[in-house]
Amino acid sequence: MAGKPLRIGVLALQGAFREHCRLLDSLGAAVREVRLPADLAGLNGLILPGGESTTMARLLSEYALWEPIRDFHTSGRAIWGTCAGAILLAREVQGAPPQFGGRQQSLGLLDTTVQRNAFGRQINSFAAPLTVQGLDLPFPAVFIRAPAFSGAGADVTVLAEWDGQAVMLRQGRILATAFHPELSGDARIHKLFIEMAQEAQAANT
Ligand SMILES: NC(=O)CC[C@H](N)C(=O)O
Repeated sequence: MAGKPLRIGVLALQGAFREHCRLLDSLGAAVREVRLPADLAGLNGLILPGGESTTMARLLSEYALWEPIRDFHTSGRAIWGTCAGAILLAREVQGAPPQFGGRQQSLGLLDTTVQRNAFGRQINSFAAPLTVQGLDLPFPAVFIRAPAFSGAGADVTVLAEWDGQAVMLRQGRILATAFHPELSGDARIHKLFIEMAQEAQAANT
């Protein structure tokens, strides 16, 4: 293993970034809150947290972060989007608010279509024992106005489904969860992401 410590960034413009930071810290990773393009330097992985994807998209424009995050991916480093963060990663976003003319800007790095608020209005939030490929026991998944993925491309693996809809995807060094693993007190998916970031670190040194 490389001698350098693993360093993970968490986009800290809006949403549930502190919970991710705390969990990563408890796992021994060096953590940095990312607000500006310069904050991406030297990171092995980046988490885009849950929150409100339309607000985060506006702030990504304001802080000129769209291209630097795309470059971060192109350079082989790991990215994980949770909920709103996963919406930001997708190639196509459905269900954008009418004031956006039904269109919402995204990074377009994950070859899938994401449907915002896919689990209905009346059930805004629920927890479910989710069967996740690669985990031996179900994961306690917290869904908050969660999206779902459809039409995953050939390079995309569906790692979990709920109610017939894909809710966890992996495409190379991109991970996407429609739910919030940072809120369940179960660190297994954070450990998986740390492994992805370690692979990126090993490949880049
Ligand atoms: N918990 C969440 O991140 C919700 C995402 C929200 N529905 C959105 O579209 O941005």
